[in-house]
Amino acid sequence: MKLNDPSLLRHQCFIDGAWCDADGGATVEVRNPATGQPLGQVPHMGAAETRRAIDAANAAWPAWRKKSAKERAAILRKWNDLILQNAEDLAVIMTSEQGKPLAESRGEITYAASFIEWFAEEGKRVAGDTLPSPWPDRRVVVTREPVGVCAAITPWNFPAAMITRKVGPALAAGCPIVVKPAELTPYSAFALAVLAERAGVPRGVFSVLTGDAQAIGAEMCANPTVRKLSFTGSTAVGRILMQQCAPTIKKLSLELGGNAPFIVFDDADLDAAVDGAIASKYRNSGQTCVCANRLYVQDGVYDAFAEKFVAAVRKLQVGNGLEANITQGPLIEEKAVKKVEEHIADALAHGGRLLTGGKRHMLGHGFFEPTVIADVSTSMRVASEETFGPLAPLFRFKTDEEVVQLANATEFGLAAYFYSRDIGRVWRVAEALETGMVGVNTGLISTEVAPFGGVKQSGLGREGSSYGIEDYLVMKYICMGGL
Ligand SMILES: NC(=O)c1ccc[n+]([C@@H]2O[C@H](COP(=O)([O-])OP(=O)(O)OC[C@H]3O[C@@H](n4cnc5c(N)ncnc54)[C@H](O)[C@@H]3O)[C@@H](O)[C@H]2O)c1
Ligand SMILES: O=C[C@H](O)CS(=O)(=O)O
Repeated sequence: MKLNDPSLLRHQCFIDGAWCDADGGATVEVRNPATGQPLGQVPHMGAAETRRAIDAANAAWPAWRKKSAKERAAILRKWNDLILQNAEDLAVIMTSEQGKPLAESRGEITYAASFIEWFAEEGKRVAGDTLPSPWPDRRVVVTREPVGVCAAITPWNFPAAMITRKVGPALAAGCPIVVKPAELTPYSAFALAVLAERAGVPRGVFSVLTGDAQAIGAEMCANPTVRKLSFTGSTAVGRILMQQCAPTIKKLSLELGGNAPFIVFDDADLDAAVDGAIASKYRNSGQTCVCANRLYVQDGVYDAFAEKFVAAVRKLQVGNGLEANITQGPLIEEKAVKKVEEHIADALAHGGRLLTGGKRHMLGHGFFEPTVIADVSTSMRVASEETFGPLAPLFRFKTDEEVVQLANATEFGLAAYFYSRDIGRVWRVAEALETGMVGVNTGLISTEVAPFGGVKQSGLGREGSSYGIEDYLVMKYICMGGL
């Protein structure tokens, strides 16, 4: 891996301001999903190291919360600046371990930094209230305080942004935080820790440890010192963590699975809808929680949209994300490829019609042909399961009522998209969709300024926006008497 600053590539965890190995020396290998080549070994830690990180966070908390929001913001601003100054190295590290094209990695680094910048400012705007007292001799005051020691568990698909979307508000609110990144993509997390240390984040305030996910997670959930857990990942794991947190009543943020409907109405700008569908479906080779997972196209434009969409899909360039002009990197691992194959086989077995792609790419490893299947029905697995890969199933529908019912027929409720130029239809459909986020005439909705999150079994809480810091604060009512 060619870096301008090779010191950004660390093979150790960061606990209490020190770079360290696992207690017993155990390690796990990290590979480049595009080549299968090993990138290095990282520590395989467990509960004991997690306890140390939590204790260090607790020890660091008083001094961190005592700093003014402005002092914390200055350190966060420095961290943001260092991330942007080292963006190219961070992007190379990300593409090497996750596989996404370099252009997408650069975009993610900018996106990741934006949460640090945003919450540096949000922290300075955390205010309380004085409320009209019902008593002449007492005053009613409400203050907002940091919730305490936080823990975070993050996924492999956005190895930097899913971390800063948690660490940014935590630190801005005055909370220390211990992060466990995905075992498949640890290097981006370690590099963020290198830059946080350089920015002046005090020891113990931000720790990063890799290893036995179940053991680390169980310690984070059971340890009473941890007052809040923030998780981004699958709904299945979210359920486990929610159950494990119950005995200690932790504050929970859950950013979970999705199954986004993408609806094209007959009054849509079809070229714009194709552009939006490509952006939403094939970003990160379909490995994002807000990817279009089900494409519903109204009868009158179905064939025209399918033709335009397939032509655009065929222009996607599959290859190693470190090479120029690549727009589709590999899937993260073999089981991800197998899931796409299973969804394709199931759809074709139930009457689906393959329009393009359909099999592993000739490049091997995790590479897969961008695929489109027509004549898809609700009897197929793609109708109810998150594919998390470059497969676009095209469903046909007739009426607005029908497609809203189909779109909502899932336990998920993260993102939804639709294209229409009828203002009445736009408002009726946007309000009827059971999701936390709706893209109207756009396939890209993610930004630090908006509340990101889902309803139903796509999660709890919101990340980003001025709402995102709420999850790291608690409210205190002070009744000021004796006046
Ligand atoms: N809503 C969002 O913002 C969002 C963002 C990205 C990914 N996701 C979802 O995440 C899933 C894909 O990511 P993934 O495969 O990494 O998810 P995953 O749930 O398998 O893993 C996520 C993280 O949880 C850890 N983990 C796994 N089992 C655990 C356990 N028993 N205890 C503690 N930690 C455990 C993993 O090591 C990883 O760090 C998809 O469902 C996707 O929709 C959601
Ligand atoms: O996987 C979903 C993440 O939240 C990525 S993004 O926020 O949509 O870019």
